[in-house]
Amino acid sequence: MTHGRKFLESRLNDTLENGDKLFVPYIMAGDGGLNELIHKLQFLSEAGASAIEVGIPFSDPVADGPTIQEAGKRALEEQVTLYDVINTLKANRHLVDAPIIFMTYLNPIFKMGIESFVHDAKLAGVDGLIIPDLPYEQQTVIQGYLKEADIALIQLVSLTSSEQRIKHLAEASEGFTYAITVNGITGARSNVTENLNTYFKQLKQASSVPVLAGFGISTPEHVKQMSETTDGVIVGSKIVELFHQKDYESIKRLIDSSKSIIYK
Ligand SMILES: O=P(O)(O)OC[C@@H](O)[C@@H](O)c1c[nH]c2ccccc12
Repeated sequence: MTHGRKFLESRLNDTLENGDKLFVPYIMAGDGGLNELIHKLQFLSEAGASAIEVGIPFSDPVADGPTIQEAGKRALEEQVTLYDVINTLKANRHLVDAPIIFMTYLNPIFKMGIESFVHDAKLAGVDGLIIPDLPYEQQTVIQGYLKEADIALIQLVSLTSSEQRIKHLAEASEGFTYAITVNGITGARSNVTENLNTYFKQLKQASSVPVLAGFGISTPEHVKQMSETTDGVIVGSKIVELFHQKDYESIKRLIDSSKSIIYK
């Protein structure tokens, strides 16, 4: 099957039908050097990641907390750019089984040109895209190209959105719906937000794709807790930190906590 939205969505559905919850880790491309990128992707894919979110280093990451900002700085020091990430994937995508989602701010895309970015992302086997600083109303600048390339445009929904907007974003989302579970920036927290059931229910009702919870999830307990009322989780800062510490066992344990054998 060729890469793209359909591949991403069928992979996620297969996992859910199998009785497992979804686990989407986030990594910062170029943290630890560009050579590490494929190793990390292979490791996460083999460890059972449902899809992998790959962050593109950027100098002004407004939604990123300290852990991811630091990782971004390390990647920028290695001079890793969007071009490099795309070229590395073009050469090595076949080594990674899991769907790949790019998480990038708008600026690097503009620098490359929207049309050539989408074209090259397709050649690199990118299945989905998250652009945190591109509001829904402005997405028409890229939507047409993505549709043609069959790359999923994933919507971020925040807790402060009105009921109407939550519904609207959930209906529009492709691949999965990204339910932000805190008011603030990314980063591991000691407790996850409780009482999100109404929020998740609204999202589930309106989404034709799975609903994943993200922000502040950092332990197997958090994963299990959040997965009870959603289709699964996205874990960023904790994964970035564990890779930085080369604590591969803890990464495996986190991913395992979304699997049905352990989940039940
Ligand atoms: O780091 P956390 O709290 O586990 O949250 C995931 C998050 O890092 C990842 O999805 C992400 C990184 N940068 C972002 C910017 C906006 C939205 C999401 C993101």
